[in-house]
This record gives sequence, C-alpha cells and structure tokens, in this order.
Amino acid sequence: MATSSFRQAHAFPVWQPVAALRPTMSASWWQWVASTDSLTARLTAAGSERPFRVRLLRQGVGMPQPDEAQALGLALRHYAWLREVALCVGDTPWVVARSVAPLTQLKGQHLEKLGERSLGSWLFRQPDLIRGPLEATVCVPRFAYPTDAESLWGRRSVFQHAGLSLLVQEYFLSSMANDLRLPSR
Ligand SMILES: C=C(O[C@@H]1C=C(C(=O)O)C=C[C@H]1O)C(=O)O
Repeated sequence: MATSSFRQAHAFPVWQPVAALRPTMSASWWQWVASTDSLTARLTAAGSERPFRVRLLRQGVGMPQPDEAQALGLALRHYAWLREVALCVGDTPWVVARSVAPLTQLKGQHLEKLGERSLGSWLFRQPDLIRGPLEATVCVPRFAYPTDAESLWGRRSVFQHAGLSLLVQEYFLSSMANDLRLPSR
C-alpha cells in the first residue's frame, strides 16, 4: 500500500441531507454516495479481479465526536464503542469508515469479534435492519488513516437492529476516483 504517516484532519463536519448536495455532485458520485444497499457488496463488485478487504485501524471504547453523539442521541462526553476501518480494493484504501454505537446497547452482538470481517456484511444479513436517512458532507474525516488520498465525499446514516443503533460514516477517497475514473466531485 502507498502508505504515508497517519494524518489527522481537524475540520468539524457539516452534515446535510444527501439530496441537498445532489446539485454539486456528479451523477457517477451520486450512484455511490446516495446508495442505500451494502457498500461492501458494491466495492467488491467494482474491484472486479482485485480482492476487497477490510483493514482494521482501530476498535474499542472511546469518546464520540459531538456530531456523532448528536446523531445517536447520546449525551456529550459519554464513552461509546468505536470502529475505524479502511475498505481496500487490492492494496488501495478506497473508503475509510468510522462506526459508533452506544455502549449500553451492546448486548451479545460481539462486534469486537468482527476483526477484519465487514460490519456491512453482518448488518445486511439482519432481517430487521432499518437504515435511517443518509446525510453527506464535503468535510474530511477527523480520524487518522494510512494514505495520502484525499476524501472527496463523506456520508453517514444510523442503522437499527435489535435495539442497537449504529452510526456508520464512510468517506470516499480520491484513490477510488482514480481507479474507477470517477470525476473529482
Ligand atoms: C455499512 C457497511 O459496512 C461497511 C463496513 C464497515 C466495517 O467493516 O467496519 C464499515 C462501514 C461500511 O463501509 C456496508 O457495507 O454498507
């Protein structure tokens, strides 16, 4: 992987309903950012010969950002379960994702055992899964990830399954645009 030092972004994300950003988004990116089915499945298909892989960056208990706490209806400065991954095609990270769940709602799902298996593959197998509205941002992620690729679009939504609310945030990287010949926005 073309790896550089981990970098930290500081912008505070501004989230908007995905439809509000549609006028500024190419049709090709809209297909990715506004899709509501499994991103894992889409990336696997788009990678064609190259294998899809989840690279685990960080997982465990930590402090959600204020916008994450707000999205989940959590009180500020309460710990939550966090997972950060790079979704790679071949060796290249195409998407980085950060998921957040309230600690009090983790009851026997054993999410910590997922490791480098896709959270999305597990989620989309749950028959009672409900996905909340998609929001999008042009702001960059605030967590560290191991590539120089820029984030072009971010999106987030809350999944609900068996009393668990899980906020999933996904940032699409310029490396994906280069490999798939997508426009810069
Ligand atoms: C929500 C999905 O899951 C993907 C897999 C993730 C993981 O393994 O942590 C995280 C976010 C998603 O990009 C999906 O596939 O749609």
